[in-house]
Amino acid sequence: MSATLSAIDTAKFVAAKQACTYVEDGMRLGLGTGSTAAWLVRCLGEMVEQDGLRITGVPTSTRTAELARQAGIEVVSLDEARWLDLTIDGADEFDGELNLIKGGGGALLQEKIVATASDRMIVIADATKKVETLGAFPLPVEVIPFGWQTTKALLEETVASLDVMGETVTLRMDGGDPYVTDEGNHILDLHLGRIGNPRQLALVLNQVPGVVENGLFIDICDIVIVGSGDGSVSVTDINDGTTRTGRIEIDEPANLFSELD
Ligand SMILES: O=C(CO)[C@H](O)[C@H](O)COP(=O)(O)O
Repeated sequence: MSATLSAIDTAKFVAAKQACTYVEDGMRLGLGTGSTAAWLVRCLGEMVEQDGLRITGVPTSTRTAELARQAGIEVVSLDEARWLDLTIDGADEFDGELNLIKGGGGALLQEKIVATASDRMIVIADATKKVETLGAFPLPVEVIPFGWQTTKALLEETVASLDVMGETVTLRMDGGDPYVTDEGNHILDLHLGRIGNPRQLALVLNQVPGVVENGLFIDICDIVIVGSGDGSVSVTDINDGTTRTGRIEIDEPANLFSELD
C-alpha cells in the first residue's frame, strides 16, 4: 500500500479538513454521501478519537452510516436530531450561485432533506465540480418504481421543451437490475447538457407524478470549499460573497488512508 495520496484524493482530503474547522463541540451534523464526504467522516472520526470532539451525526445513506459508526461517530436519525447545526456533503456540480447537482451516488433524497434541515450547508469538492452552467452531469431524479416507465415518458415530454438532443432520460442500472435507492426507489438520469434555468426546472420536475425528488439543490448551499492536489483550498461563502484561499498542511493521513484500501 502506498502512503502517498493521489492528487484527486489530496484535493478531497484537504477540502474535508478545511470543512472540519467549521465543526464545534456538541454540534449535530448532517453527514453527506460519496467519496469526498467519506474523507470528511474519516477526518471527523479522527477528531472524535484524538481530540475528544463530541458530535452527533445524521448520515444521508446506509453507506455513510456504516462509515460513521466505524469512525466512532455517534449516529442518530434525523427524527431524533430534528434540526442540525451544519451539513457537509459533496456535489457532482456547483455553479457561481452555489446551486448544485447532487445524486451521482444515489442519495439525493436523504441528502436534500438533511441539508434543508440544517442551519448551514457546506459543500466540499475538487475543482472539476465547478461549472459555468449546470447540466453537463446527468441530473438524477428519484422516482417511485410503480409506473416508472410512464414517469420516464412524462419527464421526456417535460424536458423536450429544453431543446435537448438524443436519449435524454435513462434508467440508472446496477449490474443488470435497476438501481434501488435507500428508500426503495429508482433513479432516472436526465442528460440535458445545459440547464438554463435550474430554479424553474427544479420546481417543474417535482410536479410530475411519480417523481419523489430531483438532484437540483437551489439556495440550499451556503459555502463551497474546493480542495486542490497541492494542498490549497478556496472557500466561497454565498452569504457575504467572499472567496478566501488557504493551504492545509498535509501530515500524511496514514491511519485515514489505510481505511481506503
Ligand atoms: O450527491 C452525491 C451522492 O448522492 C455525492 O455528493 C456526489 O455524487 C459527489 O460524490 P463524490 O464526492 O464521490 O464525487
